[in-house]
Amino acid sequence: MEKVKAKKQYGQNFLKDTTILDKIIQSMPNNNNYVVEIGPGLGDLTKNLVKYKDMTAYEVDTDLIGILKSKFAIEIEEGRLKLIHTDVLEAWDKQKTLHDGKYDLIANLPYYIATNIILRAFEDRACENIIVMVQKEVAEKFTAKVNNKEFSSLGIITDLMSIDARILFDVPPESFDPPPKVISSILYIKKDMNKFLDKDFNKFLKACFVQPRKKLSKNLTSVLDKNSISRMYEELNVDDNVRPHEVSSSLYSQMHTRVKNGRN
Ligand SMILES: C[S@@+](CC[C@H](N)C(=O)[O-])C[C@H]1O[C@@H](n2cnc3c(N)ncnc32)[C@H](O)[C@@H]1O
Repeated sequence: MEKVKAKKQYGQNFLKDTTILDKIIQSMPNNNNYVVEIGPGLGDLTKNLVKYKDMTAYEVDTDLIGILKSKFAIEIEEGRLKLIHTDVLEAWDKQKTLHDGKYDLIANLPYYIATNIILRAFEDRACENIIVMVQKEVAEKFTAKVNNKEFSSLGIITDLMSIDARILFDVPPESFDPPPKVISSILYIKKDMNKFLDKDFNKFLKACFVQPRKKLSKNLTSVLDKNSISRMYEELNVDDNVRPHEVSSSLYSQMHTRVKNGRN
C-alpha cells in the first residue's frame, strides 16, 4: 500500500474491505447514467467504478491528486475518468451541477460534510441516484419516518423528493484504514426527477426543528405570529400539542406553501 498518512481534516478513512467494495458495485443502478464520485482518496472505489462507467471524481487533497493521476493515467488518457482537483462544495457553488448530463453519485463521503453533500445532490437537477457511505446515524436521519424520534428536516426532504430511500447495509469500522469511531452505512436514494428542492423549504424546516422536543407551535413563532399559527393549525387540522417529529412531510409542505404565499 502507498505510504500515505490519512488527513483527519479531510475526513480520510480509506475503504480497504474488498467485500464491501464489491457490494457497493453490485448496488449500482442498472442504467446509462454517468457516475460522479466525491473524494476518490487512494482510488480503490474509483478502480472498480471506472470498469463499468465513464466518470468524474472530485478530490480536494493535492497529495492524493498526484497519486491518482499516475494510478489512473490510462483511464484519464482514454477519457474514461476525469479527475477534478477542487473542494466539491466550491464546484457546486460555481456550476450548480457536478455533471452536464444525468448522473449517479457514488461515493464514500468525507463524514464532516456528508449531510451537506447529500442536500446539494438533492438540489442538483442532473443527479438521479445517490449511493453513499455515511455515518449510520446520518443514514438513519435521511431514512427516518414520521413519529420516529429521528424524523427531522432530512427525513422530510428525502420523503418528499425521492421515489426510494433506504439503508442498503452497514459497514464496520474495521473495513477502513484508519478505522472511524462510528459504524457506517450505505445509503441509497433514488430521487424523483420531477421534484425540486426549494432552498426556502429547507430554511423553513430548520426553523420548525430548532428545538426538536418542544411543541412545533413554539418553533413556528420565528416565522409566523401566534394568531397566524392558530389559524393555520385550525384550517389544516393540526393538534396544538404536536411535536415537530409527529407531523407528516406533506403537512410540512402545505404549511410552507401557506407561509410562503402569506396565506395564514
Ligand atoms: C472517507 S474518504 C474516502 C476515500 C476513498 N473514496 C475510499 O473509499 O477509500 C473521503 C475522501 O474525500 C476527500 N474530501 C474531503 N473533503 C473534500 C471536499 N471538500 N471536496 C472533495 N473531496 C473531499 C478526502 O480527501 C478523501 O479522499
